[in-house]
Amino acid sequence: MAATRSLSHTVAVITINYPPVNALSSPVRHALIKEFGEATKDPSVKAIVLAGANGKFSAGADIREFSTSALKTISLEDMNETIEASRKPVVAAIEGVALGGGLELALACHYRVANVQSRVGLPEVLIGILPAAGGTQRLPRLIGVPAALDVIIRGRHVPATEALQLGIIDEVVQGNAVNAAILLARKVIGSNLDKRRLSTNYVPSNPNMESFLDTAVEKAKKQFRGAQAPIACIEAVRASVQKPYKHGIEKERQLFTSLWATGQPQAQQYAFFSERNVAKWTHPSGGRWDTVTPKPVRTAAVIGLGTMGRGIATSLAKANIPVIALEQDAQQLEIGKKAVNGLLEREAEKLLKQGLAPGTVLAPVHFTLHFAELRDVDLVIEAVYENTELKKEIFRKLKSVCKPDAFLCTNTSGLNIDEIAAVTNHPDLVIGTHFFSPANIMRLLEVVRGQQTSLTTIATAMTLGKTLGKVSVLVGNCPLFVGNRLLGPYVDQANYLLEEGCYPEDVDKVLEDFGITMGPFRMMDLAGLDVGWRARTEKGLTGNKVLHGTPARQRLGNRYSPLPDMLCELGRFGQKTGKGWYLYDKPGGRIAHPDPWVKDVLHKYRNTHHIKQRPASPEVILERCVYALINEGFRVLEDGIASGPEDIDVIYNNGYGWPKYRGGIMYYASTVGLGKVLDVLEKYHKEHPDVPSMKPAFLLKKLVAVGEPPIKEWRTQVGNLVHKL
Ligand SMILES: CCCCCCCC/C=C\C/C=C/C(=O)SCCNC(=O)CCNC(=O)[C@H](O)C(C)(C)COP(=O)(O)OP(=O)(O)OC[C@H]1O[C@@H](n2cnc3c(N)ncnc32)[C@H](O)[C@@H]1OP(=O)(O)O
Repeated sequence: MAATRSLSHTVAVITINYPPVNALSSPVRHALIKEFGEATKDPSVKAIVLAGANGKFSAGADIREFSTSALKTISLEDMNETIEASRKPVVAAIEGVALGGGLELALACHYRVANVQSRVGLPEVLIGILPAAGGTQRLPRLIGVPAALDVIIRGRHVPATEALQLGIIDEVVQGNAVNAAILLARKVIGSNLDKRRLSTNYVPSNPNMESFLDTAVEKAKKQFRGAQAPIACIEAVRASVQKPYKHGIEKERQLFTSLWATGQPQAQQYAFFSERNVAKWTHPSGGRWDTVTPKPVRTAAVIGLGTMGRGIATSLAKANIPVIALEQDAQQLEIGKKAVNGLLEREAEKLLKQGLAPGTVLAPVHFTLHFAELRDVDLVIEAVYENTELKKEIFRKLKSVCKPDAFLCTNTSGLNIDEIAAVTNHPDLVIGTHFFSPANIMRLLEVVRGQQTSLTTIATAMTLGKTLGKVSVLVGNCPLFVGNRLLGPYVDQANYLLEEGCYPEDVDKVLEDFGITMGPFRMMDLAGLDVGWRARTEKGLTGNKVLHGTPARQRLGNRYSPLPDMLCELGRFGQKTGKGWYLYDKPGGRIAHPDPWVKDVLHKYRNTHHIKQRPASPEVILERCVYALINEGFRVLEDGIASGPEDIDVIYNNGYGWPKYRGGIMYYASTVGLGKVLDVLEKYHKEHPDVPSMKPAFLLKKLVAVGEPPIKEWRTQVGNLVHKL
């Protein structure tokens, strides 16, 4: 049964039971209405409590139903109206989560009691829609327009104690919320419920309301560039002000329908499910997420307390895993310790605000200079700077101090895991963990399997990622893994566009208008131009190792742009030096100004190399940069480095500022049409055969040849191709 009913003296307890998260699917809505109807009719029932089984109230509407006709059966809002109209008091007993339609259901109840650990929220905006089961109308009636907008537009999960302060919840309890709800229900039997029916209240206005809402729209346009759902949320809330409830509900529905037609909800819901699907990893050997048992990680060590190590140590402590943090000298250790303690203090403050005792949630971090102290830890994450020799030296030390079954992770953004694993006695226990900076905040974790990494090691690293609150994607070992590998052809195109007549700000603007958080030149300035320069120098692409007589714009017979090298030779490394592709107010400054010096250099460069200036149209800029990413994405799939398009999309959405409302790189390709992507790449490659990265990938051609199947079927096509594992 999707919902059950029991009786506690005069109080009927109706429990939603629809694992795993009690989504309000069609069977649940039918069962709720049935049980509710019977409880209302039963004269022995004087009050009703709504609860969720297995410690979760409800995660809201069943997202999978949005693209089916099941949504058209009993609507969530019809159900909510029935509940709100009840003459017997109805109390929601919130445990775990009351999200989206789950909170909207709770708002239709007359009272809400929540367990202190629970969270409530209206996260619909994160899946491209608005809270269209009365949420945009009842919440402002309950807590006012500004507070409601803050909850709705950000889609954040509000901890129970904050929800109590805001007035969303009536009572927070430490223990069982159902028992507390039954007690409250008994207390309010026979009381007047008029004021508790939120839909009958009015949202008061004030002379500033319209301009407040207009400002909110302008802010949302800037902040969520191109995302339609936040704007729709504001417009729906606007419709609640001084208007009857029915008017607002009508507007909610209209906005839902218009949003659906933009395609953004479908893209964001694909992104939502992709994040869950990547957790279901598979290995070429046949090992799978559901057949391999991870080992527990009770204690961990972090080596190196630079930016990455600090974030990783904080992340582990936040997940209640005691950490030993190691640095090479006393001074570095002191600096690292101060930084980690600062980050932990901020976490403790957040926990205190949520009414939780930090000591019970944050594990301790012990700081040391001595490798010997790592002898008992279950897992080590090495996070020193990107240098294979240095990492190998550390792994040699770990081999001699750690217990034989300790898992050894290397935090690298692209070095060879197998080479590092080879210096240990147990390469099967070595794995790559590519965290993204700042590691205590960024959600993405690329888990990189080496040739010999065991299934247990993979399962343990993937589970650790989940424990740290990350979305972990299992990828194969190749230079730069998935995320950074795709950047190469993308950045090349951006550089070529400068050679041909664009300026950094033109290229960045097109990609930022498209929704990418930071265009390629702003991104390179932030990351530091010297990082790529060092790598190119090591590879002999620039610097003294380049053979005399090599044409400036060619390497190994292929097109090469020396522009970034020219900047680095002049000490222009980006933000940190105050100059790069842009000019900054000071070294470390963040505001990028177009630099006349760069313009001048580009003019001279084009003259020197007799390049005719042909500024590209926004469409061409977008196609060349984004299709370069897509093409490399297909190559990554062909090489078996990512196991499906969803994996690439999750990486780009969560680590590289790709707009989620476009689903991901590969999803975007599917919406543009693979035939079109192929045509553009073929045309470009014909004109520039010296740019091999734009040669259409075999997999792309194959998918077009078999009739462009939907993205969910690409994995099967890839499966037939994977050789190199
Ligand atoms: C013509 C116009 C008519 C108008 C029509 C109006 C329609 C009504 C429109 C709006 C009203 C309401 C909308 C909503 O409620 S949308 C949903 C809002 N809720 C959410 O976004 C919450 C999403 N879920 C989560 O955030 C998390 O899952 C979690 C916090 C609840 C639990 O996290 P965790 O423990 O980490 O588990 P997982 O994330 O891994 O999830 C487990 C499992 O459950 C699936 N799942 C989760 N939520 C939902 C859901 N809401 N619907 C369907 N399935 C859900 C998830 O996919 C996992 O599945 P698995 O991989 O197969 O195990």
